[in-house]
Amino acid sequence: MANVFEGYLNGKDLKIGIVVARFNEFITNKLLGGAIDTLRRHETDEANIDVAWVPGAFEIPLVAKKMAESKKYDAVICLGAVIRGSTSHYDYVCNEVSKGVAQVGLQTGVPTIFGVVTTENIEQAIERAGTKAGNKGADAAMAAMEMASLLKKF
Ligand SMILES: Nc1c(NC[C@H](O)[C@H](O)[C@H](O)CO)[nH]c(=O)[nH]c1=O
Ligand SMILES: CC(=O)[C@@H](O)COP(=O)(O)O
Repeated sequence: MANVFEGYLNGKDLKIGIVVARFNEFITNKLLGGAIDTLRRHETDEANIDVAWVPGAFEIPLVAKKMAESKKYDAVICLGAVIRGSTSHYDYVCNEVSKGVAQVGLQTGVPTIFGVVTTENIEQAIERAGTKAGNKGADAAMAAMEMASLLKKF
């Protein structure tokens, strides 16, 4: 019988940091609400959730790194909404925020969850912020709880 390790979907005793971008706030506020609601409904004490607002998704990795390096958090959740415009700026922002968030987790060992929606249009973003495609903020919160508890086992 193999030794199987898996995390739990429970936030009791977890301290969570959330970095959320203000750009496309109409969307990111819904992602934040989904994340906090999910954490709360899985026994996370809201007093153990810290939220940092940044201007846009490009700024997320820096603040996520500061949170992770503080060693105050069992996981850091990164929330944003990058919606394609009429130039290539979308590609640069998406590339840097995704690479940056991944690097924070690998460099610090703190689960750093990518909850940034990257969409072709506003409709797709709305679908992923609490309507027909669910709430990516809620999904990120679930991943944060699972990863935080899993890493405690190693
Ligand atoms: N177009 C979007 C941005 N752009 C702003 C950048 O994220 C950054 O804040 C700026 O370049 C200054 O460094 N940000 C988003 O979060 N979503 C977008 O759709
Ligand atoms: C993702 C973006 O940076 C984008 O919203 C900016 O729009 P544009 O490419 O039209 O300047």
